[in-house]
Amino acid sequence: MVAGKTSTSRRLARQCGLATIDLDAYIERRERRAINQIFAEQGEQAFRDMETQVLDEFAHKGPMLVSCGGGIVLREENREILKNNGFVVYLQVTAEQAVERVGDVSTRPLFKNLETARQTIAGRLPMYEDVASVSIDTVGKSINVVAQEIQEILEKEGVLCLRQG
Ligand SMILES: Nc1ncnc2c1ncn2[C@@H]1O[C@H](COP(=O)(O)OP(=O)(O)OP(=O)(O)O)[C@@H](O)[C@H]1O
Ligand SMILES: O=C(O)C1=C[C@@H](O)[C@@H](O)[C@H](O)C1
Ligand SMILES: [Mg+2]
Repeated sequence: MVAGKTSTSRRLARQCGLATIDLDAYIERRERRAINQIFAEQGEQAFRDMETQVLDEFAHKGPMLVSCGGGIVLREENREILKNNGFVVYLQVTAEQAVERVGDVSTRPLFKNLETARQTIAGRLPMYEDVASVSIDTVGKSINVVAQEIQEILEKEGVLCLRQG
């Protein structure tokens, strides 16, 4: 959470002219409700079902940049979709940096405080590492710097080809 998936994807899509979708934003638009409202009205599992469904939908839509919610790795089914269909960029953040960045926590129902952020990161780490094609440390780096770093990796790995000749 708050590693910069949404903002960095937006920046990267703009600078590379890529199609992009943010799964959280897509679910909110489709449901006409905010994520915290979905959690409050139907619970986390209902949100997770929607998340799996939209991940699967966009995994098969052709090349695009997909920014996921932070909890996408929790389900094995999602991890398999990610590994089988995507080049996965894991944006790393520390709990301390996440607390500094987070701002309004009401939009992130699972974000509580420094201690829970530490526990969440530690608990999810093996799952992030399982799906990651590449990991990028975002601490102390601006959104633009992280986006540039990702672009260079995608080009080097042959995932993205922008230059002619
Ligand atoms: N590299 C960065 N440096 C400074 N601030 C950042 C950076 N990346 C993101 N932010 C800020 O942190 C906040 C959260 O970013 P963002 O919504 O992109 O995170 P996220 O990973 O998509 O979170 P979530 O898991 O909740 O979807 C925003 O206010 C954003 O401007
Ligand atoms: O890390 C998480 O579990 C979440 C992150 C957000 O992107 C949202 O998908 C939601 O708030 C859950
Ligand atoms: Mg996001």
